Amino acid sequence: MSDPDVRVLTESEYRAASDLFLQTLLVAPMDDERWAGTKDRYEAGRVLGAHVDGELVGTVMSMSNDLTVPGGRRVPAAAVTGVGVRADRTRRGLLTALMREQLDDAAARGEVVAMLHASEAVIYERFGYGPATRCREVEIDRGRARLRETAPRGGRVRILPREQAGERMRALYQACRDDRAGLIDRPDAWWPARKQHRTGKGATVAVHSDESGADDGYVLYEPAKSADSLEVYDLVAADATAAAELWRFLFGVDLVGSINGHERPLDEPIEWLLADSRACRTTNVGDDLWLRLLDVPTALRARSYGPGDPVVIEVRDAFLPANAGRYRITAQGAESTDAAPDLGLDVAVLAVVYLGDRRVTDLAAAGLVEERTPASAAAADALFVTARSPWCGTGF
Ligand SMILES: CC(=O)SCCNC(=O)CCNC(=O)[C@H](O)C(C)(C)COP(=O)(O)OP(=O)(O)OC[C@H]1O[C@@H](n2cnc3c(N)ncnc32)[C@H](O)[C@@H]1OP(=O)(O)O
Repeated sequence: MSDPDVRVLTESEYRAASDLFLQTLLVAPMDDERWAGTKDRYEAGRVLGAHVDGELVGTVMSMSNDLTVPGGRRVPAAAVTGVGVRADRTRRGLLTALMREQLDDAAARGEVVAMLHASEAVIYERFGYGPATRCREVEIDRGRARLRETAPRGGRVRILPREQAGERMRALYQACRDDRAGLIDRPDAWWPARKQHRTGKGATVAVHSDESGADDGYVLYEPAKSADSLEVYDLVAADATAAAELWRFLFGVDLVGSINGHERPLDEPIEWLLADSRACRTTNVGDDLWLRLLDVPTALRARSYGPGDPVVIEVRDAFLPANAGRYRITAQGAESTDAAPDLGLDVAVLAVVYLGDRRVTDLAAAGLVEERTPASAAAADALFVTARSPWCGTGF
């Protein structure tokens, strides 16, 4: 095979890149209507193609976004998607060439992290990505779903006319945007591209308003095609009362046997709202957002830390060696240092603890963090772990 020619694609090539990506996922190309709702996500300069003998055989793209980190700050982020190499050209280094180009470009744009949702867990660690948030799928048996007396109560829920739903969801998502680490922006082009959010297609949107009448949460759901279940694709709430009332509303929808919640945060207390906690079953827990820290010092400085003894971490980065370094982490923040490290880890492992999803001690127990000073992994836990589970819940 001759050397791949990796270059930025022009607008006239975006649809071919989309067709190629879908082909690699074993999915049919988009029809014109779906493409019309999707094409605005493509940003000039951010769609790459790998050509061999003049043929497009590999592609990746990214979109400008940002990520909420612990403490509530946002950092600029490259949202990576559309990754695919044609099946007759895989395992020849094409993705590696595309990733190198893409990560260098994102770093040059000043993006502090790159992020993606992975089709397989084995692809991205070599490029410095680690799974940084998780989410769960839940199935609630509606016949048994009675809320406890203690479940928060207040305000009311109303179903929106379809033509109002899109705008209301956008405003409410925006208002809840920094609620927890792991949340990202949903730009204008995101909404029509997302199948479930095309509200003309059978989805229902219900909004909760508080006692003063101000809207503070919504749920988007649709009936499953072949069963008596409701599929909940999006539930966003500004506080615990709005969330509890939206679930209460769902449990009250007639003719429904079960309610399936998709991509929900791990710490959402559905079981604790219910008199019969086993009416809610977790059917899957999976990785959600994968992160690649492109600018480790800026990323470490951007987040807040819990109270705890300081630690010095040494970060290795084989794919972007300039990103390696030693950092002293304290309850007050992070700074570069020459001091001897207490802990050593790869940049992909740092991504796993960066938003607070996993404990450093667990990763040390698995051999992924070297503890050079006794008890330093536990000290790092106190600094890195966050009160709420980080969660993204936004596909892209
Ligand atoms: C964010 C998203 O868009 S997720 C969607 C990702 N796309 C898909 O899953 C579509 C189907 N798969 C594909 O298109 C391709 O297999 C890709 C894009 C995952 C990988 O492309 P390739 O060009 O084969 O990757 P490349 O040759 O650069 O691989 C680099 C290394 O990763 C390994 N690798 C890459 N993909 C995989 C995989 N799916 N499983 C196991 N190992 C893999 C290769 O073996 C290679 O290892 P080596 O360096 O030890 O030899």
